[in-house]
Amino acid sequence: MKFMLLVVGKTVEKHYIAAIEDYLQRIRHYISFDIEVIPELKNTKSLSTGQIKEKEGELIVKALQPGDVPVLLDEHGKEFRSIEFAAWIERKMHTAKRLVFIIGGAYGFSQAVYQAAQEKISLSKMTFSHQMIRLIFTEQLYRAMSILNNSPYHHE
Ligand SMILES: C[S@@+](CC[C@H](N)C(=O)[O-])C[C@H]1O[C@@H](n2cnc3c(N)ncnc32)[C@H](O)[C@@H]1O
Repeated sequence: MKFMLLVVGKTVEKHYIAAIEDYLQRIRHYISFDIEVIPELKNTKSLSTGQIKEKEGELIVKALQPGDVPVLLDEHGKEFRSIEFAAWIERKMHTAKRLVFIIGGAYGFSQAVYQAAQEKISLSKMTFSHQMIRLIFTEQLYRAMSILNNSPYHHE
């Protein structure tokens, strides 16, 4: 089974890139995991935020393959404790061919994306930037893998 994180626009801040890369390498000790970047839209000055969301949404839906299990990262989604998230992942590992976590652009998801996804997961009730949430998610995915593999990273 493969894991993917689909994001809109490159990660720009150097400190996020370094930290995400660190967790990416650690996660890959356990699972096949890739980050796919949908290029940022160009010439958006004349577009409304709604139009930007629609266009980004079309690209997100296009990036999905038949058989994928898309999961939106969304502040209005289901909340887990880290050990619950690990257990949720373990269940998915038995059923999904490719589990695709999706982070929206600066303005969130279009209706088409909400319709394409089966589940929504929140990493907090608070809203994070579409750049910062990448790091928070990769840390949580690594934490989940550590929990499932009895590695001494998570303590409670
Ligand atoms: C700046 S937020 C967009 C906020 C927008 N108001 C909305 O309604 O979605 C950009 C993206 O980061 C992700 N995100 C931000 N905070 C999150 C959270 N607490 N839990 C999960 N994902 C989050 C979501 O994928 C969101 O689409």
